[in-house]
Amino acid sequence: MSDDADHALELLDISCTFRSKDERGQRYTAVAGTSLRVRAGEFVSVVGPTGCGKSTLLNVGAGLLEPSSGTVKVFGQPLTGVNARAGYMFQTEALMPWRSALANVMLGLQYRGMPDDAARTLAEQWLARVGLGGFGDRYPHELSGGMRKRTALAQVLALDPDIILMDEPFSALDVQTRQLMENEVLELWAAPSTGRRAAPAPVLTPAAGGRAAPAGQQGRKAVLFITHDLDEAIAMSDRVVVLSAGPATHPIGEFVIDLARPRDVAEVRTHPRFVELHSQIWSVLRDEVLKGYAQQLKKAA
Ligand SMILES: Nc1ncnc2c1ncn2[C@@H]1O[C@H](COP(=O)(O)OP(=O)(O)OP(=O)(O)O)[C@@H](O)[C@H]1O
Repeated sequence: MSDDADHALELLDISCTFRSKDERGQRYTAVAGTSLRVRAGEFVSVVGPTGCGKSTLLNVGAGLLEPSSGTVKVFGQPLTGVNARAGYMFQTEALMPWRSALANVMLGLQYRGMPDDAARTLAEQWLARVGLGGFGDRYPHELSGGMRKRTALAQVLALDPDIILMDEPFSALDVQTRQLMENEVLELWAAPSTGRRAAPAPVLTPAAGGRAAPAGQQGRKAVLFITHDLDEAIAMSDRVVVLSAGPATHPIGEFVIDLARPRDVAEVRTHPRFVELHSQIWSVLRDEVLKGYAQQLKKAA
């Protein structure tokens, strides 16, 4: 296998320039000369100040936004159009309010041509796996915020993507629900890939706390996770990439998170190595956050 193909996703020398929202006729370079690689099975988080260009980079990786310059490769192949090997989980709700939880999870499978009966069976299995067995007939407005996130997670995982792109998926949740969801994501990520037709296992319960045995690197999905929250990034990831404040955002630091797995996201925060990594990363991030904040204030003035 070539070195390129060991990487699930490669953003190579990416720049993104937009028509400025603030100054008519001006261009705004959000991202400049950014390279970011995620190996197959690797969990990488990207942190950076508000408005620096995190979502822009994720959209480029998803094939939803064409960069002004640079190349995107997926398993070594140049990406053209939408990234069909990736599933995408947004910050905002993406469930269709007029469809039940089950029908929402079935939708992507049906769209890919799976017969209704098979799609229903697989969607039911995935809802059970994210702790929503028996809730399939509920509509989004009948579910709590955490349950809606679980539904969205089932929706993405049912498609069995090789790459998962997550843009602050849990930022709207309360702290406790958020930590449960983070542990569940880690547990699902660590479990061996079951393939689209196999019965998913194990069943998750929110109380389980994400302590499943690790499955090894093989079969794991590559994850690119965008967050504002440094604690969340360290607790979940194999590697954390720090972006500079905009304009012309680019990586200014990269940290390997050598904390043992499986991890409980709440417990790991008290580990001395976590505290050490937090302090190292924060020393790089702090000034950028202050710059980003000053820019926000200037825009608001
Ligand atoms: N389509 C667009 N047209 C013009 N400007 C854009 C466009 N998309 C993004 N931008 C600008 O690019 C910059 C980066 O935006 P982006 O949403 O990627 O940042 P972010 O780091 O994800 O933000 P946040 O932390 O608030 O989620 C911002 O200044 C934004 O206003």
